[in-house]
Amino acid sequence: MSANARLLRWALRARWRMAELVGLSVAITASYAGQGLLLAVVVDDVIAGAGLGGSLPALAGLVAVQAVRAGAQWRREVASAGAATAVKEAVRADLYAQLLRLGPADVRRRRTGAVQSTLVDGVEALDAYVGRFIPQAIASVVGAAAIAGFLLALDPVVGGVVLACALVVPLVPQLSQKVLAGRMDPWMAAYHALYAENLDAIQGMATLKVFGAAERRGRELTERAKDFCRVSIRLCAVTVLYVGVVGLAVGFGTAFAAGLGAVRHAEGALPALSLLMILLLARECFRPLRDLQNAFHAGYPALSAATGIFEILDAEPPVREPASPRTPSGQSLALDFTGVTFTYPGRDEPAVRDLTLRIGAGEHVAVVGRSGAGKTTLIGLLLRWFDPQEGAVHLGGVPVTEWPLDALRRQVAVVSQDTYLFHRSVRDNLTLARPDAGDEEVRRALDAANAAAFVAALPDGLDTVVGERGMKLSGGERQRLSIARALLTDAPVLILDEATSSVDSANERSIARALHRAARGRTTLTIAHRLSTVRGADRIVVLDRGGIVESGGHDELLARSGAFARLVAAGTTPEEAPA
Ligand SMILES: Nc1ncnc2c1ncn2[C@@H]1O[C@H](COP(=O)(O)OP(=O)(O)OP(=O)(O)O)[C@@H](O)[C@H]1O
Repeated sequence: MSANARLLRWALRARWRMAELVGLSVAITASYAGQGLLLAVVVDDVIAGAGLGGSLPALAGLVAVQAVRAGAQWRREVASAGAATAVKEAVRADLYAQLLRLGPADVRRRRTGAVQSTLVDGVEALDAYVGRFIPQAIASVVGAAAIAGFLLALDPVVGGVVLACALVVPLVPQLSQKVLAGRMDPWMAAYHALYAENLDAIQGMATLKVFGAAERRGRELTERAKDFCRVSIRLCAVTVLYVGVVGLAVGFGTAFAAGLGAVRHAEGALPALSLLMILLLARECFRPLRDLQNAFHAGYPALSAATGIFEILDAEPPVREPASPRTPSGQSLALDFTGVTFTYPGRDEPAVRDLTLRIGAGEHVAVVGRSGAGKTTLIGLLLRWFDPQEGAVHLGGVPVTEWPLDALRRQVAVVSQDTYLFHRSVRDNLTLARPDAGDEEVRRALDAANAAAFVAALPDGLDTVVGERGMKLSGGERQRLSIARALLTDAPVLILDEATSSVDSANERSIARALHRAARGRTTLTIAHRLSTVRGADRIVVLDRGGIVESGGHDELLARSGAFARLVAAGTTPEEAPA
């Protein structure tokens, strides 16, 4: 389906508002035609010597037409904003729902700035297309056809000329759309790139400053901006050409109709009133087409912006809801990876290969291994951010592909190394997964995560807003809040992905104790670099290049002098080595 057709379908979501808008646009066009006709009558009366007195009804009609048009124009602005807002809201809701379906694995593939500019500016670009172009296109075709038909009835020769010229104008958007497409897409791509690069630079400003790269990056951004300017000027050149062609058709059509009408009048083939009507109406016949040209220009960026929107909406989610969902009957949830192999898109080597691992219900297993061994990928497979190419993951004896996605993810509390806190209060961040949790429960979770004291010292306690991504807190404080958030959920499965990486060793010990308590009775998977954090686990599994190379108890593995012992020996700080 073409972009125009899809945009039209979106517009139909606000069909009543669009119908009102089309009606108002037609009324405005009709008011101009009515004005032309009434003026012709008044001028004809004056020329015929009837004086203004004889034209009073026509003059009154002229005043009424002005009043009706003013009212319709005011109402059209309101209706246009209403229709465009309704459509934009619906498209944004679709985009947001689709981004949720695509999940973090897909969204990370895209540049945040590009997604953001699609969600904000891309959707905003629909405004002029929906609110102006679509209703104007309908009103222009109806208005121009009606006036041309009237002129044809007055005089077939003049009417034929006006009709021929009028037909050129709607054809021009079709042709120019083809020409513009080649320039608009690079313009949109350059715009997204500029947006994403600027966002990247702002987010990474501290890093750029620290490494003395801020000025260099600034120069690169200036170059990007210049590229964008060049693409914009190329686009503008085509646009101006288009405006010129339309202007030529309109000017030529009006002048030719007037000239031909005068000749026909001189020949006695056309009465004076008809000539006056032709003179005034030929212009009015082109007015809606000129309005269409302006509306097309204002709305055209939507076609390109829609490409970015369609690209997200049409993307195939990496995982789908099961056709016949199933959940286990019991409460205890064992976690099984069976012969699992997973390769990230675009990668040759599997991140996880032929991995079989069972974590019994309530068991605590720690996975260790070098960086890039595939530890974090196990979490993505459990949460179904992506599915393995081979093998299966079961939770509670049911393949995760058969769990309803929401229910599956509700079973799992994750404390991860890249904790995300929202620009909201401490309380809102904590109760994200348990909106019904009372203050007492929140305080218990904070206590258990060793976070109660620092939260109490914040300016507004639990109501303190933590800043974007929790930037008003230290790394350790953010992590302790994320632990408290996980503790607050009653999820039977706990994932601790480097849960204590940002806390100092004094806090680490008390948090490790809290986590140990939290893990009790829950099926727990700890992903650890700091080997000191795995001592509380029932079992340790060593991963290398996506496969398990060793598994056993802490002391047993040390005594074996294998992969785990080598990792321990490579430990960088004394406290990381086991006592
Ligand atoms: N989104 C991704 N796209 C492509 N490859 C990825 C992606 N995420 C991870 N990888 C690759 O998959 C492999 C396993 O990554 P994973 O994050 O699971 O390792 P890890 O053991 O958790 O590492 P670390 O301890 O450093 O976090 C690595 O080679 C990594 O480069």
